[in-house]
Amino acid sequence: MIGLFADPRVATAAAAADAALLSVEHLTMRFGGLVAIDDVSFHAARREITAIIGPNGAGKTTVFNCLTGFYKPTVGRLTLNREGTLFYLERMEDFRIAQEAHVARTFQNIRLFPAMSVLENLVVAQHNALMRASVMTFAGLFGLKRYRDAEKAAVEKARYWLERINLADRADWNAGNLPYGDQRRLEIARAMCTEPVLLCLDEPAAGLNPRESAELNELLRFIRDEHGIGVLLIEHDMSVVMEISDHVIVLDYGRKIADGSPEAVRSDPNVIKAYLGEDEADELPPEIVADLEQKTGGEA
Ligand SMILES: Nc1ncnc2c1ncn2[C@@H]1O[C@H](COP(=O)(O)OP(=O)(O)OP(=O)(O)O)[C@@H](O)[C@H]1O
Repeated sequence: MIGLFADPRVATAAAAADAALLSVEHLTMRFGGLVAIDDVSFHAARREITAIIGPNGAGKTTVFNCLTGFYKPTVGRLTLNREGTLFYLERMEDFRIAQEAHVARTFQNIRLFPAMSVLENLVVAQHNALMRASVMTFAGLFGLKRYRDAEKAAVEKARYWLERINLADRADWNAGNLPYGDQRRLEIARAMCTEPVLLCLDEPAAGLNPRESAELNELLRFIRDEHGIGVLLIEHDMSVVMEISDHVIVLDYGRKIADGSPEAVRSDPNVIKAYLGEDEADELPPEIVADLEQKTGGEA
């Protein structure tokens, strides 16, 4: 044992795992003969935005599906540390991951209730808290104070998030009538109404124009800095990733090929090759080729 912890790398890795909000260890997901995720490990911290990037089919959404209980991993441990209580997500049903571990998620396609008002979308997200306060509708039916207080708190929280996403003046609009970028931010606000400790966002910047993209970045920084939670972000838009991520994990063909700061990952030869392919790497500008050769000892 003494020998094990005498190695500073082991001690550092152990400390990182202890401090992590989320620890993914040896995650593997097979679909028949296809290995979608192959022995992937990483950590995500509180007060950080961790981006998961990689070419199409790299396995990013499959990681989210394992974390949120849509898939049961073939192998692996997924530990969420919520204020000192450990939740082993790979053993939990999807609804328990949301309600007990407080992991929230948005999807690649928008999943709002389009015919409900913007405000209603945010109140409905607090359904579980309201059901508890209503003692499964009894207190609600008789208009008891306990239920009225919970209802008021739910509307106040909804209004707080409407202010944050600049939609306070559209609270009564049908959500489906909002511009696309507003719908994206409303989805994130709806997820925040469930008070997550980990917020998983699947391509939130897809289809946004530059102004909407800037508004999204501002919202995600606000969530990280003011609410202190961890954000896990799948994103293809590299300008968003480089601008707001604290930590980037790169997958390729289901394997982790890089893990570090945005600056380190951007200049990693393996990452450049994964995105451009072997052939195209030969056509890179000479200064990048020289940089790659230096880093790989002339094998780029
Ligand atoms: N339910 C499933 N059944 C069979 N194969 C699946 C299933 N889900 C994902 N896969 C396969 O796993 C691999 C990884 O898919 P995944 O959607 O996780 O990639 P991704 O990195 O999110 O891709 P994209 O950027 O295109 O969304 C792909 O080969 C995909 O076809």
